[in-house]
Amino acid sequence: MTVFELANVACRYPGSADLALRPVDLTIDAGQFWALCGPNGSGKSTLLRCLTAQLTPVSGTVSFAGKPLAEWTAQARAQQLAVVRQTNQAKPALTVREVVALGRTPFRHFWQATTSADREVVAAALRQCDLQALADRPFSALSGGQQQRVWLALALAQTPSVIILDEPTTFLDIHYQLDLLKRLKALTQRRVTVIAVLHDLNQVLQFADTVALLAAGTLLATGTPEDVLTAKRVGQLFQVEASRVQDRAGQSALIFH
Ligand SMILES: Nc1ncnc2c1ncn2[C@@H]1O[C@H](COP(=O)(O)OP(=O)(O)OP(=O)(O)O)[C@@H](O)[C@H]1O
Repeated sequence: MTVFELANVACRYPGSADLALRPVDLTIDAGQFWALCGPNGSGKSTLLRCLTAQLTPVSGTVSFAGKPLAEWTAQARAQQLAVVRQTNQAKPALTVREVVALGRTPFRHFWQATTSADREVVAAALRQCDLQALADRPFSALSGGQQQRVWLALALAQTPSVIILDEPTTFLDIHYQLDLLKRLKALTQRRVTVIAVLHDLNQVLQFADTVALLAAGTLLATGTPEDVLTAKRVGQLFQVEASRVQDRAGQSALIFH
């Protein structure tokens, strides 16, 4: 099943003469782990903003689950699509549990009380992100990495079919980076589609099913990380020397010089 279909999608920011994203055609199928990669300023976040309806393309159409994204109401969209942004902010007075419970908002009217089913979903999301011990702490008293896990838990509480993340490993130590990537990979086994901007190309090689490589607003290549992230292409694109090695289990990795 196709989740996103982009046809000739181009984006420009208000007041800017240049396209931040040149015309892109892209099909994203359900249950895939997509990584968006490329140098700083290459258009990764811009592409994500098109997928989350934060930015309206100047040309082309973005279809989500078979319907133009523009025809989805914000509530219907939020029932299917969870977004973890770099710049999320919560009201300082909220506890971790209350922040995560915001993930249930798309499923009820504002006057309706939370149900026991809602509370169970929130508890499961807290558990999945290893946050039970912090659940009743004020959100503002958490470290950057802990806050990042709260945003993931909020997204999981939306029980989404698609989860979109902009640099989700920022602020996380290596333990929680791998933990997060493994969790995202596990979600794809349950047919959840994961689309994430990732800078660590070795993590992309290890976890992503498909990578979209961008450069200066142009989609350079899409395909498996093995095929797309060759030492030559990566070296040229990021202007570094790179070589590719394999460990004993056959896992590819890039080494930078
Ligand atoms: N709000 C904005 N207004 C105007 N131009 C913007 C805006 N946001 C991004 N741009 C421009 O659009 C282009 C693509 O930026 P984008 O944020 O998508 O890159 P990115 O690949 O996500 O970069 P990074 O890895 O640094 O986060 C850049 O040239 C950037 O300067």
